[in-house]
Amino acid sequence: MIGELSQACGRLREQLPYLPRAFRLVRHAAGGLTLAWLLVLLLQGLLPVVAVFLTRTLVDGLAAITGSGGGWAALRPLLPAAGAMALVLIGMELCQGIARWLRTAQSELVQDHVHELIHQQGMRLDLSFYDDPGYYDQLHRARIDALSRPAALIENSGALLQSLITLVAMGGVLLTFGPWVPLLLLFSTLPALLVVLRHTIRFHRWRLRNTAAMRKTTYYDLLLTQREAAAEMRLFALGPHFRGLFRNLRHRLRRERVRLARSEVVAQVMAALIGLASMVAPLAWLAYRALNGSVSLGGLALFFQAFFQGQRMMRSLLGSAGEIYRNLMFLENLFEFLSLEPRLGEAPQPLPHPGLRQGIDLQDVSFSYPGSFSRALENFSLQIPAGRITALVGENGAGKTTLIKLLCRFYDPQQGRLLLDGTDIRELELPELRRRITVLFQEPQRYHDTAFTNIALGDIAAAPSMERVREAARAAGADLPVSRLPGGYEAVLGKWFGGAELSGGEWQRLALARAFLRDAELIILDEPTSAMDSWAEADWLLRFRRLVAGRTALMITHRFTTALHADMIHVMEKGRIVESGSHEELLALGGRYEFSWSRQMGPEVP
Ligand SMILES: Nc1ncnc2c1ncn2[C@@H]1O[C@H](COP(=O)(O)OP(=O)(O)OP(=O)(O)O)[C@@H](O)[C@H]1O
Repeated sequence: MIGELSQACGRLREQLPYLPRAFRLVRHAAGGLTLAWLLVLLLQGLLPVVAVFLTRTLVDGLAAITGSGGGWAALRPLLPAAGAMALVLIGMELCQGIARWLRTAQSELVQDHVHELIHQQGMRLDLSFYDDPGYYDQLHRARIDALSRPAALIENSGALLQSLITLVAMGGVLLTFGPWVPLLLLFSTLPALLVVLRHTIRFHRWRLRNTAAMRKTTYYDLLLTQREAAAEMRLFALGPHFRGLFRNLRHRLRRERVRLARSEVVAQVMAALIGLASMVAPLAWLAYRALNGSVSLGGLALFFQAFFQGQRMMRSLLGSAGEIYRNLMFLENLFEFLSLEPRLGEAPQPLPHPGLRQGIDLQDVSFSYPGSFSRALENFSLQIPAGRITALVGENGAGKTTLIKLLCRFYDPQQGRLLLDGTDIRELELPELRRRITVLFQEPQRYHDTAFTNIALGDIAAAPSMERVREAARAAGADLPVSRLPGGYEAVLGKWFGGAELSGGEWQRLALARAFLRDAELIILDEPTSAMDSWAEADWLLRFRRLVAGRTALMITHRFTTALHADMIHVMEKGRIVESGSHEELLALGGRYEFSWSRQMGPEVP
């Protein structure tokens, strides 16, 4: 027990710096409301003390007139105290209501503010964090805890303040009965303090240990309920399998949680019994004095109320202190998450870049993903000339998408350089670099919004007009499918908000239109035609050449019929370029390209 207590004190020392930070956070989110709420709490702390004194006046007054036959004249002197008591009781109720309302408004504001902080930080961190399961744990804990904890912390602090005010006042009242009475009050609640500290630490440790398991339950839950997984779940009859996994995990978590709660409740009851037992001695002593006539009935009532309220306040104060401790522990998760720093370094003095003139040069680039032992790219060199179409073809896992990620500077290579007209991209301002690039990703995002917005998001900063959006849609072959929708460009897409559904290829065309909308000098397309039928592909490729005229394009594809439209084709294998040339040159070479081309085209192709 002593060991646990000293450990709790150690943890408290570590966490105390978070307290002012949490207060600053709440002040920033809801300063005015918090102040008003604290004032109401102050009042709530003082009113019970006033009530105790009024009780003594009333009891003593009533005792004095007992047996006098009553009557209006006898009762009259008691009226002011009775009226004041009524006002105090009404005031207490009013304060409670107002405090509740203020607390709700404050907590909503704080939640929104914390959401904002988490979203900001999430977008600030680079893609490599998403390769780290520890990051997901941190994010999960921050999201779960952070929304309610800061507001709860303030509430606990307020409650603590309120209890403290009442307690000090009650302590003052009890002091008149002897200095040992407040001391007894203090010691009678010590067991409760130990219980609170011990269980807070145990619960927090349990949460840390089980974050990954809790995330897994969320994952199974999503598989069982989300549309994306719905078809496979049904076809492969996976429901019972994932329900079983969810149930087993929840069963273990529930069992452990309930066991923790049970031992906490047992310890709490024991602590409360000790508290109650400690009341017996002073009460017996006071009853004895009342019988002797050295204490009035009102005095007895005052003592009973003051001691009882004092003990209640002491317990509530300890409860609040325990909750503050608990909330601080969980807020540590939020502050840890918010203090993560992006791993991509920004140049202290980024260089200006007038525009892509010569091209992109990848020199001896080697890269492996965080936590991965194998290299996705190894001593990789490639030139992408400006104003031309370059194609990259290669088997699955050759490193093509990785190359896009490096070009967008989602990651930095461990070795080698990526040069834009001779300037290392690490020397350029990151947002500026990304503004120059537009990408159609292999698995583009489907936004559950209007068709117009789905395309306009490609250049949201420029607030594109309908004309620009239509033009991009036409270039991507998306105009026709969108026009056919009821509502056309204003039609909501996706099923989340009751919209129309598109086919995979139509969604992809929309994503392509989004990529085209951006007036970027480098266009990167990862499998642009994978969801198109061969007619659509031929038609689109014809227009593509016209569309990118003068701009630099990099096309990544498995389809040789797509690659053959490029000015230069590179064949990739295991993170390296193994062949380069035009379509005709590569066929003449009779190497990998020629072999794969013949297999893809079939025997009838010359
Ligand atoms: N986030 C990641 N973390 C660890 N390894 C990764 C990650 N993404 C890709 N890889 C690995 O890097 C290698 C190259 O992957 P990449 O996605 O670049 O291949 P690709 O050529 O685009 O393949 P495909 O044609 O199938 O899209 C693969 O072996 C893959 O397993």
